[in-house]
Amino acid sequence: MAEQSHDPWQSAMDHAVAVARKAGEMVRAALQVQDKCSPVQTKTSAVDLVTETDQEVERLIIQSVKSKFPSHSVVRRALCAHYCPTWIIDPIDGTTNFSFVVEGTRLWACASGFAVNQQVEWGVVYSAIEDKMYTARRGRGAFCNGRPLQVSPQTGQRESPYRCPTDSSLRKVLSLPVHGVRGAGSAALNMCAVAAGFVEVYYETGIHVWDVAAASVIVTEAGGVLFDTTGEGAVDLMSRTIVAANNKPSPRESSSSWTPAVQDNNI
Ligand SMILES: O=P(O)(O)O[C@H]1[C@H](O)[C@@H](O)[C@H](O)[C@@H](O)[C@@H]1O
Ligand SMILES: [Mg+2]
Repeated sequence: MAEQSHDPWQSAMDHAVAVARKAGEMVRAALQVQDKCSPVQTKTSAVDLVTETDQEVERLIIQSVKSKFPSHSVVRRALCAHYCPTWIIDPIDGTTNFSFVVEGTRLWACASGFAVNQQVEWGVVYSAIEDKMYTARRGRGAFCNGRPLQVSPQTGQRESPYRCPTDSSLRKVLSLPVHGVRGAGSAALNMCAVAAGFVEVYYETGIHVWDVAAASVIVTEAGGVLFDTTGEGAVDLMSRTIVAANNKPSPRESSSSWTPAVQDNNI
C-alpha cells in the first residue's frame, strides 16, 4: 500500500504498532530456542550484545518499513541529520536480559522512534511478555494499551524499602541523597516506568540513541522532562547520557527531591 498523505506520521506510527506486535511474538518464540538467544559475533559485539533474534527482528522492521514507506530511512545510529523521516529502531532493547534469560526476562522491549528534522515525532515501545504497548505522538499524549499515561506527581523523597546506594558516580552526577535504586535493564522500559508514574527518575550514561529515542517522547508526552546529566542542559539524544524524570527540581530542591530508578552500567 502506498504512503498515506493525509497524516503520514500517524500511519507510520500505526504501522510501527503492528510491526512491534509481530516483532514481540517473534522474540517470545525465540526464547524457546537456545541458538536464537545466543550472542553472535559482530563488529561491535564487544560492546553491543547482538543475537540472531536481534538481527531477524531488525530485518523484519527494515523490510516492512521499506515496503510501506519507501521514502523513510531506518537507522540505529543517527537521530536524523536532515529533514528525512527516519525510524530509529531497537529490535530488542534489553538484549542481555533476553539472551541470558535471567529472571526478569520481561524487561526487554521492541522499540521504534520516528524523527523528522531532529525532532522525535512518535515512539512505540512494546513489552511483549507483559503485552504492554506504550505509544506517544508529539503533542497528543502518551498511552499504554490505549490508557493515558501520566508521570508521578511526587516532589519529595518517598518512603522506600531500598537502601541509599553508595555509588559515588551516581551521587556525583545527580547530587541527590537517593533512597530507592533499581537497575534491571531495558532503557526503554525504564523510561516508560517514569512515564507511567511508577518511578520518578531514570538516569543512564553510555546509552545510545536507539535505546532512548522511542521512549523519549513517551516520557515528555506523559508530562515528564528529559535533561542531561549535569541537570543544566536540554537532553541531546545523541550524547549518550540521559535523565528522564517526572519533574526537574530547582537546585535548591535537588538535595532531597527524587526517588530515582537508576541504571549506571557504563561509568
Ligand atoms: O539491549 P540493548 O539494545 O543493547 O540496550 C541496552 C543498552 O545497551 C544498555 O546500555 C542499557 O543499560 C540497557 O538498559 C539497554 O536496554
Ligand atoms: Mg537498547
